[in-house]
Amino acid sequence: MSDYHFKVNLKGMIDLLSNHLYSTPHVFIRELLQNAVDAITARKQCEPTHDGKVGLEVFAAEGSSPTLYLEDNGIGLTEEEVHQFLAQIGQTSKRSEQEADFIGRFGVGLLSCFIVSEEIVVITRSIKSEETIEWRGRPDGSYRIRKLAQPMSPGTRIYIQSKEGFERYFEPEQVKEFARYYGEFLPYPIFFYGEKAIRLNADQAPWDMNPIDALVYGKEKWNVDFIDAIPLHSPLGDAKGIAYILPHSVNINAKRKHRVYVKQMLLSEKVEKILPDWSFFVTCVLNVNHLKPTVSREEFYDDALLELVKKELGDGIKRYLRQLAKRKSPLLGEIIRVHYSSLKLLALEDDELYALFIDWLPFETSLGTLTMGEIRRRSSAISYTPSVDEFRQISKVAKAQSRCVINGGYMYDLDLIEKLGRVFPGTLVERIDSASFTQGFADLSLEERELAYSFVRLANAVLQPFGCTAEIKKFHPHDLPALYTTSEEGLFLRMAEQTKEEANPLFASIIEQVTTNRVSHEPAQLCFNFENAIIQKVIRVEDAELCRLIVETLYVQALLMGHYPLKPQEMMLLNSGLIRFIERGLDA
Ligand SMILES: Nc1ncnc2c1ncn2[C@@H]1O[C@H](COP(=O)(O)OP(=O)(O)OP(=O)(O)O)[C@@H](O)[C@H]1O
Repeated sequence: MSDYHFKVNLKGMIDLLSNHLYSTPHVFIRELLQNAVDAITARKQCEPTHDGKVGLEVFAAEGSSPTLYLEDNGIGLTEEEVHQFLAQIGQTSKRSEQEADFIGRFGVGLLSCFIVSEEIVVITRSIKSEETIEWRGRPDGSYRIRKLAQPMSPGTRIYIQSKEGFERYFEPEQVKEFARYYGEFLPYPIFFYGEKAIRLNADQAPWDMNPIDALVYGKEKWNVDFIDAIPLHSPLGDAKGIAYILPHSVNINAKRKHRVYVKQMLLSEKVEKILPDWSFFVTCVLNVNHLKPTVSREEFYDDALLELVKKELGDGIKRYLRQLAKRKSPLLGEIIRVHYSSLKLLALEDDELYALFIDWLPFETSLGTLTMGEIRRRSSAISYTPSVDEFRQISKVAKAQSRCVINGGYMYDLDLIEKLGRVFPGTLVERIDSASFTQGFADLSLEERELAYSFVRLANAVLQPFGCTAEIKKFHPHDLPALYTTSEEGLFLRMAEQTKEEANPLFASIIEQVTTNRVSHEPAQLCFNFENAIIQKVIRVEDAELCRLIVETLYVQALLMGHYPLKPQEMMLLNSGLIRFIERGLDA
């Protein structure tokens, strides 16, 4: 049996990198910058006072393809290292004890230059040697190496000439833009040599600024007036950043994208999973030293450490909100006004924050939109309906009675309201439905009941085919003649019936099957208001036919006022009632 060695097809590897790993050919600029920075870092480990510097230039001689030139005064390579690290794919000099200091890890980044070029030329001199070495590598896997006679100071110079069709990646403006994009916050000065030398990177990154300067930076950079800037910190990820609070509300389902740097080199401006889900009201700029990027260097490994870092960063945002709440800062009011849905989700997750800012959060009530603080100041007993539909049924009446009922039908609100009693033990939280609500209306006296008796009896008979009973009570507002209420089940069946009418035959038969064996055990109720002027007249009407017509009309009117979908037979009442009134008027 003989031993053989795997062979790597370099062309296949380059195809893999260019078509499947990197999102854009521009990454070759990032990979070259990253190598230059790592080389300077390596040199500083031997010579701590060394002043590192990186330079870029584009040569475009008449009639030939443009060439990108990049130089650094880093550690350089000896001839032996050139064979070892440049000529062996997957070999890297960065897996040492100090590997945490380097951006590169995999030993494949340089290959990205073959996406845009047919040759990589490296001229280098190591700090450990006097020799100047030239290495020329080609995408077919061949390379040449020679010693150059001319001396150079330690460092590396790289020449990448554009392949046909890739010239646009070598335009000076493009090179400048992408070098700045990836390297804006790299720790050593980066210059672009054009007509004059310009420095591409900033003196200070936002994560090293105080929040006030970071806000100014955010405004200049993105032209957004963020509400505030929160400093972020994660010891586990060795991460520092700034979370900017957005000045406009955001859809809870929209993905928030964050601008994340690894060892000060841009990883991506579309990182999603670095902050907790509830934090969709911020966008952050972050530098992370201890998280591992994937080979494409465009995202992180989704591992346990990432989860821990996410939690630490989220804790920073919570701490900030807690301080605002404790200081009763008006800023918290502004943040809640714009981002209450995000903060409602957070309050559900975190009991301490719930207690701190539940009173600031707004809810829809029968008395208009009120904060929970305002609701709690009105009464220690809190009433709510579990659904929007039930709220609609009773809100008008509750309002007329100056009764505060919260609509618990919106996202998170029900859970937040039900949590009240647990967090503030003295608070009574009462779930009400429309049936129990009408039970609270005032009863009639014996004489009044006698007066209304035959009307209610007739109304019961008229409403029976509609699955509805009649009742008469006294309630506010007096201008409301009748209130229709039904159970949750009744409401469901009513809606199903309407959907069935409008749906195509297939869907209608599905609804039919779902609802066939379902009946509403509690009939709906039409509660007439004895205090209402119309009802006062109707109960005295002796003409039974006229009385029936009025009951039917009041019934449909109550349905319309409660925004209930009308069944076909109710639609008919609406039309025929009007005609019958007109006929009676003409006959009279
Ligand atoms: N400017 C440079 N100065 C000194 N050495 C360099 C330079 N550029 C590349 N090298 C050497 O070549 C090796 C391979 O570089 P390459 O960019 O392919 O991979 P890497 O940076 O080690 O890892 P990654 O694939 O994660 O970028 C490096 O480990 C380094 O030893």
